[in-house]
Amino acid sequence: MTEISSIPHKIIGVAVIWNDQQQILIDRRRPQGAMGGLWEFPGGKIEPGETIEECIRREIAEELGIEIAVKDHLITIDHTYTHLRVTLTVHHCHFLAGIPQPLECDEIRWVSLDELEDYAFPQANGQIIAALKSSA
Ligand SMILES: Nc1nc2c([nH]c(=O)n2[C@H]2C[C@H](O)[C@@H](COP(=O)(O)OP(=O)(O)OP(=O)(O)O)O2)c(=O)[nH]1
Ligand SMILES: [Mg+2]
Repeated sequence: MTEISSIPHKIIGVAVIWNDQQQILIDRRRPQGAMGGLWEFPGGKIEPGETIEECIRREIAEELGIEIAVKDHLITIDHTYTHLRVTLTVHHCHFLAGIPQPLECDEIRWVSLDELEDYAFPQANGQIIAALKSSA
């Protein structure tokens, strides 16, 4: 028998934004809603007709008010939560200009690779952090 899954599937562009001090910009999701209060790498849903690179640049302008350069692909993760499947396409990015502001999140912070383990991330992020550490 073929099971047709009806859980929603979100295609997400995700940015690992580096500054010149080898720090990464992370944001804390708002307390209400899915995965509320957890930290994440900024990003969001791809729109029709967009490439992943365009999606990442747009989301970062909308969410943080900054300009970035989207660089190499790091990893793509397909993860199924209880009621949601996500495909996270993650790129290294470089901070270019502007002052990061928490426009759509609770808080933002520049952290080093070693400091990432002090923050609670969604389950799928374990693989992103492992990939970052092994490419460092
Ligand atoms: N941006 C981002 N999303 C992540 C990460 N890890 C992870 O599991 N996700 C999940 C959380 C969300 O379900 C989805 C991101 O989608 P989103 O930010 O556009 O959507 P959302 O749930 O905040 O809200 P909505 O726009 O659907 O209302 O991917 C991560 O590191 N960064
Ligand atoms: Mg988002």
